Amino acid sequence: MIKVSVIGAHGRMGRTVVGAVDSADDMVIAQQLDAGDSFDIVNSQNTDIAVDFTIPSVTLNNVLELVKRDISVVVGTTGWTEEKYEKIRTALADHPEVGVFIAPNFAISAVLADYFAGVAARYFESAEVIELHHPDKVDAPSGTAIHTAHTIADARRAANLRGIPDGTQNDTSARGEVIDGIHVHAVRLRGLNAHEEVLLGNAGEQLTIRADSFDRGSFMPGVLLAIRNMATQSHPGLTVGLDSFLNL
Ligand SMILES: NC(=O)c1ccc[n+]([C@@H]2O[C@H](COP(=O)([O-])OP(=O)(O)OC[C@H]3O[C@@H](n4cnc5c(N)ncnc54)[C@H](O)[C@@H]3O)[C@@H](O)[C@H]2O)c1
Ligand SMILES: O=C(O)C1=N[C@H](C(=O)O)CCC1
Repeated sequence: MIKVSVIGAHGRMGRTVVGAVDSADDMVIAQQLDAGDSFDIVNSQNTDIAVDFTIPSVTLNNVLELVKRDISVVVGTTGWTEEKYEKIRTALADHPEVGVFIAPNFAISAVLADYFAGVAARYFESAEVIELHHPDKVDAPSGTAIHTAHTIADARRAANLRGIPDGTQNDTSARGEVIDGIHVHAVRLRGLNAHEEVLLGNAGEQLTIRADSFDRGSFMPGVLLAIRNMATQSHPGLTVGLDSFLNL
């Protein structure tokens, strides 16, 4: 049995992960932590894998606490930057057996949308990303949309595409945040869960790639896949993105 401790266990995703682990035949819940709880109850004897679904401002510190305790971590919390990844890589250098896996999105639809966007982006003059989420989400734009913007930008660079056409001359705040040269727009609307659209345009044609997660159960197959991979195979160091485990 894989012993799983959940950090952020009282949150929307944390509760869903506890339920999914409880229902899995090969896993058992070890410890459940939320804000204010001490990490001292988590150790490498009682925990094989820790799962972190907390908030962007605390997740780096949580991961560093777990790495210090020689515990591999699966992270779904957003808010990651290259600087934060580097801090994890530095910490992992002293713990060569430990792995940290971070995914901006565990839903297969979102992972594939990101992948297809990377395939398509090289063929289109214009590309923009719209992410749409429930209004209780604390960060904007979504971690997924940031990841997709980088995916599109990488594909455009590889194809030697020039800048995206845009004649806007007045205040550009209505054009969204520009991430790696790609405009990203965030919508917050009661009734939504997690959704993303990638719009790709050429003269006279448009391709829309859309992923919809209607409920948090959509993330659970990906979370369980990541836990199993991290527990049963050797994945030392930092791995980012569920595509790493999907043979795309
Ligand atoms: N990767 C994915 O597929 C995916 C899917 C959904 C949500 N998310 C991300 O997961 C994160 C959590 O989302 P949510 O909707 O569950 O949020 P939430 O606000 O419902 O839950 C966050 C939980 O973390 C707890 N917390 C805060 N500080 C803590 C600390 N220092 N230690 C332990 N627990 C702490 C809070 O008390 C709360 O219970 C967000 O960053 C969100 O964007 C990722
Ligand atoms: O509900 C959220 O919050 C989500 N956050 C992730 C993101 O920011 O990309 C994944 C989708 C759901």
